[in-house]
Amino acid sequence: MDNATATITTAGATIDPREAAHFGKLAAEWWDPKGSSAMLHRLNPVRLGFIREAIDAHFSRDSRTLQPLAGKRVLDAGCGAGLLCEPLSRMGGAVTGVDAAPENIAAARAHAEAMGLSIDYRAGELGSLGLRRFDLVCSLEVIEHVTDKAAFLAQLAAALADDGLMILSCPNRTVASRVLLVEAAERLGHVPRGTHDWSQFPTPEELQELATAAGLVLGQPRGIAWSPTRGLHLSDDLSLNYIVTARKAAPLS
Ligand SMILES: C[S@@+](CC[C@H](N)C(=O)[O-])C[C@H]1O[C@@H](n2cnc3c(N)ncnc32)[C@H](O)[C@@H]1O
Ligand SMILES: [Mg+2]
Repeated sequence: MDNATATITTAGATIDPREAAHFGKLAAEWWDPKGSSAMLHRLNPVRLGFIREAIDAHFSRDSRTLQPLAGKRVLDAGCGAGLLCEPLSRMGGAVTGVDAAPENIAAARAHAEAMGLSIDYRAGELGSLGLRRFDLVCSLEVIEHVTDKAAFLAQLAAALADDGLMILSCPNRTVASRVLLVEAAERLGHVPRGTHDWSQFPTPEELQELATAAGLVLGQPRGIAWSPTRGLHLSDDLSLNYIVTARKAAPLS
């Protein structure tokens, strides 16, 4: 397929209307670091460290370059109100943000405008938007909220240029994640009630299988762990949350 012009269209519905409604209700507070999306605000510096390193390695960029994404088309799938889209735009990328909740897209547009950033925000099903392919595709903390993980990964893979970089993150399905990320976090109000269905968290092995089926090769996952002294940080401990790169598998010749 011609990367420059061809549009991607993939079959399959991945949006759960109840999920879209749940996240849509959080839109007004999304950019408040102390509001209902506080956890995502806290995750941002940690995951941006991982993302920046992956960008520099994949696109052979100098780590001191301010705009390593200059000239690159970037997709953030399940972007919420744009917490990741904005830094990616500041890194020089031509960013498109897609989300299931129109309220989030409205909040994202308003915030980007106030920041003087130009980001293409779209509400709806990724595979139906007629977008062109992207050099960098991110989808962080989304796959545990979609109706069909295989269809969603197929949409992400279709959106990725052949030589592109993908970055995924999600919670792991472990005893620790059930106790801390679901029960304690929702009881203590760190995450809004009803945000997470633990049974939907993919383990790294399950994500690996889904990725392979979508024609993707995963890198080495890194944990996003928490400790009272260090807060959230990148770690070898994958038990709570993990982040991983992916690229397209080489076609069989
Ligand atoms: C936990 S939030 C994460 C937001 C953002 N990726 C971040 O990490 O800051 C999950 C987001 O995924 C969106 N979402 C859920 N299912 C989706 C789908 N099938 N396609 C696109 N967005 C979806 C929700 O509306 C919500 O905004
Ligand atoms: Mg989540």
